[in-house]
Amino acid sequence: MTNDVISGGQPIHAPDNLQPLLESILQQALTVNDGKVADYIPALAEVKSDYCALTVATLDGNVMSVGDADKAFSIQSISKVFGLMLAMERVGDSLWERVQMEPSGQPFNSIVQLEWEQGIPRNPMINAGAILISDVLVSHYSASKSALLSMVRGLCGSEEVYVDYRVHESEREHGARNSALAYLMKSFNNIESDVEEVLDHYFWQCALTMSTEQLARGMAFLANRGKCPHSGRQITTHRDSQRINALLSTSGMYDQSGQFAFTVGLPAKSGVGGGIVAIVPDYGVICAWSPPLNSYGNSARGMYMIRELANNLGLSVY
Ligand SMILES: NC(=O)CC[C@H](N)C(=O)O
Repeated sequence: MTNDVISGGQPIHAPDNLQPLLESILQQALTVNDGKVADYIPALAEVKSDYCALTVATLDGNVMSVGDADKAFSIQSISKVFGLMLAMERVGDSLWERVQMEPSGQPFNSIVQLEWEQGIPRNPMINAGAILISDVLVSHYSASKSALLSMVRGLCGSEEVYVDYRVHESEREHGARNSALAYLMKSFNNIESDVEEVLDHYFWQCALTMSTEQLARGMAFLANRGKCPHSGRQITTHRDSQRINALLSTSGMYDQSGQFAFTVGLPAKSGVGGGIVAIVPDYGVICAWSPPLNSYGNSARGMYMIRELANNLGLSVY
């Protein structure tokens, strides 16, 4: 028996019961041992390297998971998607005068390109771009953190989304490079608010903690033309959800985005906490988590699990 759904014009042949497939992919992923847990802050370095989770949330409301899918972890750069969403809603197309929509081909925290390009970040998915988005939020909301948190809680349909204050503090203590990016943009007049306030918002959003199940539910609107499937609320326009997915396809996996498009073919976003969220338009969301990272800062087992599942189900959007 299969559920045939249409994604990107292609039928997806998804089995009614994905559970055995998810289980076998998780077991195979546990044998992948390359990768190193992020150690730029102690709070992340201490996370057990053998955590591993895989969740698929489909638009009909089914959530299937294996492994540590209810354990909250530091979502880090995955928060860039939520920040971007809120900023796009708030300022509309004028946003694109301050940040580009091009892949960077550089590591996520690179500084050189920003200098060459006069303080205009390549895209909102690298650190410079997300710091710029944080500036937009700080400048347009009297309480940017609460605005973001209540949006994320609404998207997940759960109040149980929190911030790890230890991670937030450590990000600030070890944030020299992000501070350099922010001050460089300020020197080009591309940051409006107080730089320290902007950085505080950025570090805070990186410290949000969520489980793979919460993330999969929270991003489902991107697979559903901007409409949250469980609340029925139109979160963003269909056009903006397509635009966010386009940015995720070209930039969500940093300088490994090309390889990810080639081997998986889904819009996706990763974070140095080891999470990866992949959007399957008109079908649902896949979320994987395992802390050890490859040299690009993407979860090694997460990449493996999403690639296996997408290839098995024929989910590429291309
Ligand atoms: N790739 C990431 O997840 C980066 C987030 C991390 N907090 C940083 O700013 O360096």
